[in-house]
Amino acid sequence: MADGVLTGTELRERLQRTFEWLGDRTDYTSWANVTSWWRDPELLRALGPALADQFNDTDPTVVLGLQSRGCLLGALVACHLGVGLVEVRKNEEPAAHSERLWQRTTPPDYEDRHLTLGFRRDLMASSDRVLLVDDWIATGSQALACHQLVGDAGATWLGTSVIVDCLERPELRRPLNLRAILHARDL
Ligand SMILES: O=P(O)(O)OC[C@H]1O[C@H](OP(=O)(O)OP(=O)(O)O)[C@H](O)[C@@H]1O
Ligand SMILES: Nc1ncnc2[nH]cnc12
Repeated sequence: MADGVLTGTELRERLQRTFEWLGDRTDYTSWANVTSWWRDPELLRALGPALADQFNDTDPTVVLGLQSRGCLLGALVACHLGVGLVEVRKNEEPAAHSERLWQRTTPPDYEDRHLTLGFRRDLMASSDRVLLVDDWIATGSQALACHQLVGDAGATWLGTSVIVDCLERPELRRPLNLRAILHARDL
């Protein structure tokens, strides 16, 4: 660790050390307890740059953060990149009749939910280049709905930057352009 900044290897080791599976871990559907990650100040500081660096060959103009952990991490990435954040909200009614939202309903997610995901139309322009940030990907259903929302807005999808790749549907890996710090098998 130089100047209080974790190297890539140190970051991965720290993520592994502070992580726990809850319940009987017979497969990747066990519950992942990641809450210790945000409690560690060095990890919290390192995660934004690390998630951003996975897409340092791109030039995002906005970060998309999936409620709720994706917003926490998305804000760290956006601050690091010097761009703004759009929150993707779950099952939200328009606040006013006049509020216009892009909305999509997911296929069953890891909890078998069909969530309606959305964000305000005026928060994204067709000129935007969008990076989705999240802690974890499992079925990929929520990320897929985000991909569709960005398409609805006419903006450009750059990819999906996550901490843990637990993707169950390999055919989504390419369209989502998924990049991860760790795979679930390494936890
Ligand atoms: O790949 P999928 O099956 O779509 O699931 C992935 C999503 O599930 C988790 O969020 P969750 O909905 O539990 O919300 P949280 O961030 O509030 O914990 C995780 O943070 C991802 O956003
Ligand atoms: N197994 C899991 N544990 C916690 N959060 C998740 N999000 C998606 N899959 C998850």
